[in-house]
Amino acid sequence: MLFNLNKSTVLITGGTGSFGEAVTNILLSQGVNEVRIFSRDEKKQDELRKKYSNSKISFYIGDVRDKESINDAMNNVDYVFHAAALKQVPSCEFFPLEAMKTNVIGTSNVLDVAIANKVKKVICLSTDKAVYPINAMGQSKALMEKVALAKSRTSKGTQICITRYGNVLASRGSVFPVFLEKVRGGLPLTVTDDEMTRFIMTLEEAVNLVLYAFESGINGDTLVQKSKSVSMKIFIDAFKIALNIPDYSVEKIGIRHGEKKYEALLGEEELLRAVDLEKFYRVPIDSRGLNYEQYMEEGIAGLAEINESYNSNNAERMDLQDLVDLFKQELTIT
Ligand SMILES: O=c1ccn([C@@H]2O[C@H](COP(=O)(O)OP(=O)(O)O[C@H]3O[C@H](CO)[C@@H](O)[C@H](O)[C@H]3O)[C@@H](O)[C@H]2O)c(=O)[nH]1
Repeated sequence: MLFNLNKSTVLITGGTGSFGEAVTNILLSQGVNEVRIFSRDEKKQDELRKKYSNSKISFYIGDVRDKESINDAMNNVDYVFHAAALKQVPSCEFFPLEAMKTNVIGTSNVLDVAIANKVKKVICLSTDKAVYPINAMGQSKALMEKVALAKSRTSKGTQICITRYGNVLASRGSVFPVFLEKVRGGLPLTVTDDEMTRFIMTLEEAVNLVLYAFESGINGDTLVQKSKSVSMKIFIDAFKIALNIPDYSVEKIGIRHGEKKYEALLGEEELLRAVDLEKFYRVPIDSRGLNYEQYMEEGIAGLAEINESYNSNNAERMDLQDLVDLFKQELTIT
């Protein structure tokens, strides 16, 4: 393996989130020397410090918007998993500039500092909402991807890869934990739109994608895990079955600010260039320079062949029973 976690020092930005915790566990099991958790929230850091009580984990308070704070944490780091982001769709819609500062400028800062510190590889976490983005969260993540790709063109010593995934079931503030809270509080479930579809994945799958990118991604790659999708109608049916609450009431609340009816993991233009790796898609960087005259004759082959994106509307759907099983499994973890 080209990149080896054994005895390495790894920095996780936004490391106190559910992803950070899951990846920390894997890193520790792979024999890393040190995991550095970088985040803004001292309360969450304190909780994690007590929970782990492990001398291999160190905590850095800082903000990706502030280069100096990243610099303090980046010294002698081998690898970076960049998960820090503003990621809630409605709140980014009300504060788009904040999304820009954290997701775009913050990523640029993390990459600049990583390159200056000769970090070997950085994996930047993105989302399906960055594809044909209509909300500020997705738009800022789309620009984040562009920043990462642009820097990968010149960052010879530091490899930069992007991973993109759909909705992670256990993610804080997302619909599954929100529904559990509603049931605990005796409140009706709230559904935006029965026909809305999303790619659903477990935290384990999200972590596996990032580790795959770490092991196999080439500089400038965007890696996407193939996932099945579900409609909200099936989601709610499965939720009621899993919790054994068949007659629980459901209220319609309508589509929220900035929401799309369905999400795309790969745009049409990307799907044309994507390499099918069975479980994953790999979209290599377009390595042509700005001097297009050099490339005119070749052009890009096959541009007219595919006219659909890889989206949650045309993707394979998850069976009701599979979803029920997944929810039951999730309930044992939550
Ligand atoms: O009370 C609710 C809340 C949500 N939904 C629906 O459930 C689906 C999932 O919603 P949610 O869990 O809030 O996720 P998204 O808004 O799709 O965005 C999430 O998924 C992204 C990846 O696509 C992450 O990057 C974001 O951080 C995360 O908020 C959507 O169709 C919502 O319309 C409801 O029907 N009722």
